[in-house]
Amino acid sequence: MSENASVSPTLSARVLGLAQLGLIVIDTNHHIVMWNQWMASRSGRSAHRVLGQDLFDLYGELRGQRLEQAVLSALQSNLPQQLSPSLSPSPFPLYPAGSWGGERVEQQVSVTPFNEGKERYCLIEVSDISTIVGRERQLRSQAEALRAQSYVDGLTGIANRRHFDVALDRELRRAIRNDGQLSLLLMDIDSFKAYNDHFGHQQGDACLTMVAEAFAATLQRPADLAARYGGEEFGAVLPDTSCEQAALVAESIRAKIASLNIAHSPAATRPHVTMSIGVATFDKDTLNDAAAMLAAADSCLYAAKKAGRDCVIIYRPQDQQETAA
Ligand SMILES: Nc1nc2c(ncn2[C@@H]2O[C@H](COP(=O)(O)OP(=O)(O)OP(=O)(O)O)[C@@H](O)[C@H]2O)c(=O)[nH]1
Repeated sequence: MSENASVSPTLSARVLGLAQLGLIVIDTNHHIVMWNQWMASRSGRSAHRVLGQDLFDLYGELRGQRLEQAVLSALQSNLPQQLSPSLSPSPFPLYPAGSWGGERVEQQVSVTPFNEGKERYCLIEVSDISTIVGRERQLRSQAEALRAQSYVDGLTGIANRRHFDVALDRELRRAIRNDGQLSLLLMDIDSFKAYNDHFGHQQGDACLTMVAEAFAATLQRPADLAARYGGEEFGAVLPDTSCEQAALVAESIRAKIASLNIAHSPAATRPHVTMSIGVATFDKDTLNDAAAMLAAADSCLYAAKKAGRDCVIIYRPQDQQETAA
């Protein structure tokens, strides 16, 4: 093409008709002088109906909004303006081509002033960013789902160790702040190695799931947390629960698991699956951090194993440890 060659008006019109974004041109009085096919098919207003009309009369809802401010500022300063989709989402009532109503298409709008001869105009470009916004929303909700999943134990469906640690930390800080009560249970299925050896790992997994479900169902209060602490170990965080109350909860869990009557290996202490439980209660002077509470509950769990299993041992800082069941 030669240097002076220019695009024919028919070709320009064809290109405007094919453009995959909205193109509006207004003059300094805000009268619409151009309105392309993309705008017509998404607004339901053809060019011949809108040409010559004041854009802000046509769409009264734009008055006083960021788009009107951007147009005024562009015409005054002769500088282009970009509207942030988060600050002015979907300013025009535009809908996917061929569908009248429903959700507006998400829009990215830019405003560019220009001069043609002695006249000044403003080009408003509207892009449909619905796909990008939709993908962002989907990614955000997937991230939220992943976050939720990462608090759940994959095998048993109850809270996992991470959730347990977060809950214990949060409830400890609450107990310290309010001078409140908080108890912790650590429990372990008795002779579980023998169970696995006798019935196989797969049935071992099924047994763990049954025990987890029964244990979680025993906790009554919404703030109580039942978690899988590790392999065949479980933990419970019991806010607003005294040592005596926690001992009762622990005993009801122990009895519940025994009552499931899950057949155990002949090598185990009992003919059915049982659980040993250690209990520790927050004390602002002696047991006032997670590590100390966990160590106390764990030492009680160890003592319960030594005492013959299928029992509950409570940590009492003053009187040493005592068997509750
Ligand atoms: N099936 C299955 N077994 C597991 C899982 N996690 C840990 N275990 C098994 O649990 C058993 C725990 O054994 P030990 O720590 O020796 O304790 P125990 O046999 O329960 O004996 P006591 O605790 O003294 O009563 C091991 O054989 C582990 O392989 C799991 O996710 N699935």
